Amino acid sequence: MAHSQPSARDTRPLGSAPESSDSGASYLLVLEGDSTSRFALPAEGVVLVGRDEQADLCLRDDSVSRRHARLVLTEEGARLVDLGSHNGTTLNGRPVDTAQPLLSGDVVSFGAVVAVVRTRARAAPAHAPLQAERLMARLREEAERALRYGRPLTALVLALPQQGCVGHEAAEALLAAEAGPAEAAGWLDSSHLLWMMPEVSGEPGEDGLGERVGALLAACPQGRLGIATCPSDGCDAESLVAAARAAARTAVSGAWAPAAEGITRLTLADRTVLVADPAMAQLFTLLRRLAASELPVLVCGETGVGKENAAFAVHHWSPRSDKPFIAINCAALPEGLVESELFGHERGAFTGANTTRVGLLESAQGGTVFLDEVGELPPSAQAKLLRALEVRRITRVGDVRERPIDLRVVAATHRDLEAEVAAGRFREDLYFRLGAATVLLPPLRERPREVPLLARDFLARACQSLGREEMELSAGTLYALSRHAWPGNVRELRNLMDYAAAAVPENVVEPHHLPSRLQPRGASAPAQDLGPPPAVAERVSPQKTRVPLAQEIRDLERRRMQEALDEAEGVQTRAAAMIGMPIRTFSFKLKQLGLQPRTSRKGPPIG
Ligand SMILES: Nc1ncnc2c1ncn2[C@@H]1O[C@H](COP(=O)(O)OP(=O)(O)OP(=O)(O)O)[C@@H](O)[C@H]1O
Repeated sequence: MAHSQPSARDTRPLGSAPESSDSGASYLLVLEGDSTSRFALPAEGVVLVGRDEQADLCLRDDSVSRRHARLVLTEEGARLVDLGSHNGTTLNGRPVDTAQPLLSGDVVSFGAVVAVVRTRARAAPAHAPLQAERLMARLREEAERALRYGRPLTALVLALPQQGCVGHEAAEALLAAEAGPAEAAGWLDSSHLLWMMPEVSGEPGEDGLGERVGALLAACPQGRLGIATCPSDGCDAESLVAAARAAARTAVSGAWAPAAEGITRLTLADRTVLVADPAMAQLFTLLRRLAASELPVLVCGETGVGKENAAFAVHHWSPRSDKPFIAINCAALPEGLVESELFGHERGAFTGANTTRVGLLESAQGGTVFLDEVGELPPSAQAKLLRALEVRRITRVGDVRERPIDLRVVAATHRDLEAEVAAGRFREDLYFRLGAATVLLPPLRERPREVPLLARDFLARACQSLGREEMELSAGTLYALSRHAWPGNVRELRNLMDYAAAAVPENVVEPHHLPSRLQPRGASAPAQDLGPPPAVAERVSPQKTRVPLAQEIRDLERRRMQEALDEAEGVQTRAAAMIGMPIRTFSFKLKQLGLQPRTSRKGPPIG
């Protein structure tokens, strides 16, 4: 078989240097046993998965057959085929009997080994594309259009219990009769149907949407329906489909659920962790399993990606949760005092040691110690730490007695520790000791589904702590957030939302409120990217004399909508009719722009 050159498995932090330039590449996040790794997928070719030494993705787990499955990658997309494996291959929990198309966010199991697919967006294929790929290409175009012109867009995903069950034909017949000319629908795989609806904002009770949802569920009574809207649930086709599919999974049979239902909110003591990305969901499942054991865990990922939260999750779910969780930033330990900070010291051990002090490791007695940035530990401290972990005893600086310690260690690093070992900067034996289980956290730019969710959540929390009214993110702002690379990851997003809550006087955060590094540039910016009104724009960048056309149009649209709303005394249907805008679009934009009637009319809510 002619294989293209598939890449070797990689246990370095996802998206970390030196691959950051390659962050748009496709890969599988593989969860095998107690660790995770990344397998880069070739753009085209065949990838054999199995226990066989010759397999391209060589797995060790006994549940995997020697030749278990095959991935076929072409310019049309990726397909998954089971090769008659003993324990089977599943795609999103369903057995793979025939070749199945793979989409970003799909969860595949080869026996007991789980892999989450991340594929980059492809250009629309030229000839005879697979239906799923063709649909995704359409959805990409629609999402781009929706963002550019501030139009609503809704994606429905219907999940049927199994291939060939009652409902397939009924769903197709209904679509043939009901789908409008601007809409598109089809099967993503054997049991997931996508129906994309431009100009539909997904509001409950919205004209036309409710009846269609009802008709679809009546045609497929065992189906589960998930609904996602652009931009609030995602700014790209992959995120929208992932959101709608996750929502469908949470719906009960014969009912629908909004995308918000597909989000998991983990409460870990006083921390709240939001999880929506399928890879993150799998990683937290792995962390929960690891928590029950005593294995040391090494969490790898870029700065601000959520490594401490992952470490805390291990502690919180472990039998040690009622004992201390001590987080130590190894990079911040004062030079020369690293050992006394970690292991403690006796009075008089060195100049300035006026009292005996218990070290950080000892103070975590019975609990978990989180060694953040463990790659920064100096060699002498590495040696002493290794010994302490092996003999489960520590010796304070200036003392000869050994004291027993009972600890679980979770370490974290943004470095490629394997490379640090190769360069002689990190002890190999300590690396093996700490990395019994290695968990790679993907950077935020590789989990776009989580960006709007986290942004809204952080903004709500920031507003609450400032005691101010809830704020919204405009469609243009969500789009700008979705285009940013987030080098500072979740922390950068959180800081940005704290800043917005503190600094933006209006209740809607618009793109011009964002720092310049996030300002959408060029023609690809959507119409919502109003930017500042000219006066403000001049203040911010005096050299800027021209306003992008899209911005002017949007200014005009906002003005006209406001005037109509005022004139119609807040009655949306009248205001929309006055300026010849479909009511659905009018009310969608109203919300996105945060417009309110400026009349003194008192009475029931507008519309
Ligand atoms: N999924 C999430 N849900 C909610 N908050 C999150 C999530 N992930 C990260 N955060 C928040 O983002 C911030 C950064 O996360 P954290 O400190 O865990 O990152 P880190 O990878 O340990 O960073 P560093 O490398 O700088 O040590 C924290 O305020 C954390 O609570």
